[in-house]
Amino acid sequence: MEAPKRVFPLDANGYKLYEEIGEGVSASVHRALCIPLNEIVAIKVLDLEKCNNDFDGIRREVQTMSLISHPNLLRAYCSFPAGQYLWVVMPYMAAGSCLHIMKSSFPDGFEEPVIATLLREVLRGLVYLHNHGHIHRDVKAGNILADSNGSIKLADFGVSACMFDAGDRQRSRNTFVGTPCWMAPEVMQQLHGYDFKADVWSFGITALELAHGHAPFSKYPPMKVLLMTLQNAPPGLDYERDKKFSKSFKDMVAACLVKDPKKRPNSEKLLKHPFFRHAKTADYLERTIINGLSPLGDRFRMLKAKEADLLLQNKELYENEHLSQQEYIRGISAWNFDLEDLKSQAALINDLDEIQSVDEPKSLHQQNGPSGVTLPAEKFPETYNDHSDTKSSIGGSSQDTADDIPNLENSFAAFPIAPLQALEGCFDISEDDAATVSSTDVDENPLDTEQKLPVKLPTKGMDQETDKDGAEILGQQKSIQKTTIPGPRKAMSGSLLPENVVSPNKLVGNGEREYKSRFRIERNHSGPLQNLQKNSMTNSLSDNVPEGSVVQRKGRFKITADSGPKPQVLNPSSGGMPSPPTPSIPAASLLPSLQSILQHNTTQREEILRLIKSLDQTSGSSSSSSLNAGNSGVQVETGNNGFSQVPSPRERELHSQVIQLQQSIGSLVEQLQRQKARNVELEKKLNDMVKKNGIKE
Ligand SMILES: Nc1ncnc2c1ncn2[C@@H]1O[C@H](COP(=O)(O)OP(=O)(O)OP(=O)(O)O)[C@@H](O)[C@H]1O
Repeated sequence: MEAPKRVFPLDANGYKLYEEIGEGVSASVHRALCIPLNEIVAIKVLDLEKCNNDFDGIRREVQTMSLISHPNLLRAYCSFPAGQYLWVVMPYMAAGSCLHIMKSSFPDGFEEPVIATLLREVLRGLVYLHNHGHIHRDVKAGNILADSNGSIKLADFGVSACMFDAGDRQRSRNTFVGTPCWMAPEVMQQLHGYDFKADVWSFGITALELAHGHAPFSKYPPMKVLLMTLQNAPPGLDYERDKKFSKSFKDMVAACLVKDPKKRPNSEKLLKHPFFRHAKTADYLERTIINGLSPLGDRFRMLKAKEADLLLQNKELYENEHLSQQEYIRGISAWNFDLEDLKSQAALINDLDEIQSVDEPKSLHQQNGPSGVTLPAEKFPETYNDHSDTKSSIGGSSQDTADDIPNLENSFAAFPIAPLQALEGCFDISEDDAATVSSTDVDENPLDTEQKLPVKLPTKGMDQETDKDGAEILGQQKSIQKTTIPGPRKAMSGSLLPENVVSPNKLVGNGEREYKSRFRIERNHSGPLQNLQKNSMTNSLSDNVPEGSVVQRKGRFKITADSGPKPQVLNPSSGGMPSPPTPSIPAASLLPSLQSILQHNTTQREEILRLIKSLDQTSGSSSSSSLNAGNSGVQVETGNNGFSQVPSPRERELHSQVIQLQQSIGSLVEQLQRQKARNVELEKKLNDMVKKNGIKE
């Protein structure tokens, strides 16, 4: 006889919240007791006020979590609104996330059989998701949860997307979403959209994360990660320390991390990879990595305290002016593509990696070399041997080392889109498709054929909502003890950069606020916000983006790429200020002025590119000089290691030129950003008018 179905209360009164066990940007997760069932559960408490009205994202997460039914996917028992919060009730995974486990007990990563076991479970979950038309889009160790008995579940469907979505919802697959270190190149490029294969890339990165204790490039700021992912050969298991790993593991990772998604195996095929023959039982995981862990709540508290300590240390570091200045310069070039800087950054990776034996750069050398690609010893479907694009796909370069960085410009030319444009997409912030949320959306989901669990989706007037049975929701304001003070709203809704880029200069005087935003930055050890490289100019970018037009979510990037081209609009006759059309003006009469605006904008763009070029040339002319904006002005490299502190007048002059150029680029980019935001508005109005007047575009 079938066991009676457990009914989880749809009311906060039915639960007793215990300690916090996890935290996201807009959610905290608590251990809790489901009172009537006397069962320990986990409750994710999403603060709807901090979700920037991203109800679509929340709906997607709750919907997916409620409908999935697979032992390797975290399913929600139910969800309901409670005041300004949405409570999502789910199974309690007592060992926490693999990231937590690594942080507390395996800082250098797991042994191979553990990795094989974890990854096989995750992959089984992914196969199910993909077969049901879903892309997870945020596969990483932080989202792999373990129970005390060693069972493994993939969690966090906050950014998942459905391949079967049509119309406006399809847009979500042209969306720049995920966590940079784990993000597939095709997701970053935003050229043709992407599909399930994006998860396979993230899966490969997760494999490296589990092997090393951190994801490749995790110490770099997001923009750098984007460039490195696009520009460099894919990371792999090619370092000296990776010798301990088997050929089949290396091959499996290489198969996932092929830049061309078409050449990547799908999840189903990947599951047949010989590597997973090494996978063991849940029991094995319990014995090797779970037994002996302290209770999840304690671990969570300890990790938080450790991270807070680290932040304080970092703060001291940042208070060292010289370093701040260096970081400031780097911060600027992190988004304006200072080629010289990229070169030195890349060189830095090599140095650091040699010292710390971190994997990324070496893999660049090795993967590009003739013997760089490891082939499976075992017989295996040929797709896995197809690593033809493990070489840099850009510019046909066979080498992808720091020394090649000066060739970036040529490489960029061979890019499907120029990098500035590519990354312009990152600034191209448009409204999320929250407006498209409708109750009918739920029915479009193929998973809907399965039994639906109690889900009450929040709406603006959710307090008046009734539950499935028609009972009125109490809208109870159960107070949640938050261990973090919410960061400034800007940090939640910034453009691509500001969320993880804070000026070191600002930091000095910005006490609590800065500390908090940095705390969030540091929290995800291997996540996108770890790097503390800061940039005040990028902050100002977000200042100029109108509230509401910005999309960002949960410590990840989510920047929506509109399907259609967007002309850049600024009004030359009003000094760049927009002159929004009034409804009385016929739409057609706006076109010439829009065209002229567009032209003006193009000129500005060219100017920016020219400045970047001249900056590059200026830097290049003093090829051996490394410019740092310290008090002494310029540091001139005298050899491989040494620096002379005495700059020549010419160098000083060059330095100040560089600074000036950087400043003007910064202000131009700012201006461009402002104008783009206005353009979006103007375009909308124009579209409305065109529609109104029945003019076909
Ligand atoms: N069911 C659960 N059992 C135990 N721990 C959990 C559970 N769900 C989440 N956690 C813990 O809480 C953390 C945050 O949860 P989750 O990833 O769902 O939040 P989020 O806001 O989406 O975070 P992020 O965006 O940073 O991934 C997880 O990394 C995990 O450590």
